Amino acid sequence: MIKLQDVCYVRMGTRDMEGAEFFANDYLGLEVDDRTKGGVYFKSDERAHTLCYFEGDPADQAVAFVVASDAELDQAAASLEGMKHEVHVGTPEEASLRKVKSFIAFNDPTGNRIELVVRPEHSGRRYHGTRDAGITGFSHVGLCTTDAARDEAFWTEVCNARVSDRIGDAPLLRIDEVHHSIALFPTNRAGIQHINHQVATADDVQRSYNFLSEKGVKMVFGPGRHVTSMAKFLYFEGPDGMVFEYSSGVESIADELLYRERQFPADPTGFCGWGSKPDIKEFKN
Ligand SMILES: CC(C)c1ccc(C(=O)O)c(O)c1O
Ligand SMILES: [Fe+2]
Repeated sequence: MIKLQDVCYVRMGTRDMEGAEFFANDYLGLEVDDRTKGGVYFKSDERAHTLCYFEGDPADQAVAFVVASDAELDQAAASLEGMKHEVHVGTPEEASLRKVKSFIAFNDPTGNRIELVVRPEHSGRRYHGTRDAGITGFSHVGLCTTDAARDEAFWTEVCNARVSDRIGDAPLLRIDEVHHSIALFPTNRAGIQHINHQVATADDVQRSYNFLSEKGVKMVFGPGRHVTSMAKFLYFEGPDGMVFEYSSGVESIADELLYRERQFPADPTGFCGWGSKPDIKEFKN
């Protein structure tokens, strides 16, 4: 079993680095921490970085999860190869670009690029965005799935994820106490479907709705309240059509033994308790 400890960063290609940096810094509210030739690194919490935009194809996207040690990384590589996943072992130069000690990369059954990393860098320094969006940290990703049952089995049987809830066939998966770190969303493509940052309060959600709306950022869902994690949320579109989510107040699942996964309907009532309707292809049925 591959033991995922945490979700730690997203990497995304873009043909418009300047536009992506402007959006991430001025609108989303992240902090530029570092630049390399062709890459900009953003902080959202005390980690060295949680998002990297690099010069490249916007379809080139990866999400990374932490595993405990090189020994676990080797075991993960062996078990993935045994299941016929092609595994790339990161070179030292690639690891340094990711600010990790070591990593492997592979595609999940849908074709989402997943990186497993050992010892991602922390900065020892608080995150401090230029705009006060109230961000407390990068928290989860929505991943596309072309077969929700197959991919749920991958994340829960090959890896250590557990189902917290399902909306229709789409599972919200946890790897620690946080209600979910991965939301699988049924569609016909591979890729990251949305990127979530937690914000401190519901006021931050509403403030960002007003701020981003005034700037002409396309709102795609909310403000609303998830009936699953109970978080107040807002989804909006960023560079290259990527959907970003702020949410506040996501539930923790402290007692693994007592918790039972729940089924929610795949209609607007399963997504939002306030009656907001999604304008996101994958959220409509
Ligand atoms: C609609 C999406 C996939 C979704 C659903 C529920 C939650 C939650 O309970 O917090 C999310 O964060 C989502 O992104
Ligand atoms: Fe989400």
